[in-house]
Amino acid sequence: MINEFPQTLTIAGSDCGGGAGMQADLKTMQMRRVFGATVIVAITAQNTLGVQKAYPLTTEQINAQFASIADDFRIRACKTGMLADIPTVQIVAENLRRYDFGPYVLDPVMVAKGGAKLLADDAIAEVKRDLIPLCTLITPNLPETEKLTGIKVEQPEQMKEAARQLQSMGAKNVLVKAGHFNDPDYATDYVLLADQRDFWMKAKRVHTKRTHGTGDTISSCIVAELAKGKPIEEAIKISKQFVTASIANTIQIGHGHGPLNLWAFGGEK
Ligand SMILES: Nc1ncnc2c1ncn2[C@@H]1O[C@H](COP(=O)(O)OP(=O)(O)OP(=O)(O)O)[C@@H](O)[C@H]1O
Ligand SMILES: Cc1ncc(CO)c(N)n1
Repeated sequence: MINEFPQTLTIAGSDCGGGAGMQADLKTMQMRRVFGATVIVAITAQNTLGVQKAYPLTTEQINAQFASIADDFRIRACKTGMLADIPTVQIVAENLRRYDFGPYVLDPVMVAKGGAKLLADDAIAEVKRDLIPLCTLITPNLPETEKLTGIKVEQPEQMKEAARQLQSMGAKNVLVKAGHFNDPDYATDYVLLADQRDFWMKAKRVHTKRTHGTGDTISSCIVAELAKGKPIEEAIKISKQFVTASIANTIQIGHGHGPLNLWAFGGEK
């Protein structure tokens, strides 16, 4: 039957270096055996050393891509990544309200590993108002958590407090990622589900600077699992294992924050 195969959509920026952004999303989706489509909202000239240039696309260019996807595919789960600026956040929110793309994972990307801004500061309020109430799951890292909630996260207890606040802002489920936490031994993420159950996901911290695209990878893996019909708790747990294996089994590409080894965890038939 047409459109029976699980299809996913990433609405994100392009990383020509292939390690983050929509490229990391597509590669992860491919590994998890779902079909990946893209709405590109910005093009970056980027490598493992940093972001050299960023060019947002126009509202018209973004709208045209959404219409093409909606006219032909049956998207079962989607995500947003880099959203650049206020007009982009607004047009993406409008399209997410217009079309049903299934569960929506909001990765509130703000700053690249090298320090480049991928979201204008004045667009953060827009993300809070327009996108958080639409999302099934939000997946902020610690600096993003602090910007969205105003809570300074120095202790695990503050990750919980921030997650509760993100829920009160409209996010149904919350995954607070701990890549930036100052624990030298473990990377321990916190999950608060819509039904108020919560849990920690602990993995050995890998001492490497080859962590370009970790956030994109975990969120797109969750999207893939949701598209296949996995319950959200299971989707999040598998994705933590997927990203941990991808970080732990380094591949030597580029001179800086190198990309992950997305083959490491393996796919699924
Ligand atoms: N050095 C590490 N060792 C093990 N796990 C890590 C490491 N760094 C990050 N992680 C894990 O990777 C996932 C992504 O978290 P992180 O906080 O790095 O996201 P991010 O900052 O949004 O990433 P990016 O901006 O590069 O896409 C989380 O599950 C986190 O615990
Ligand atoms: C385009 C793009 N999206 C997201 C990130 C964050 O990993 C990045 N570095 N580049």
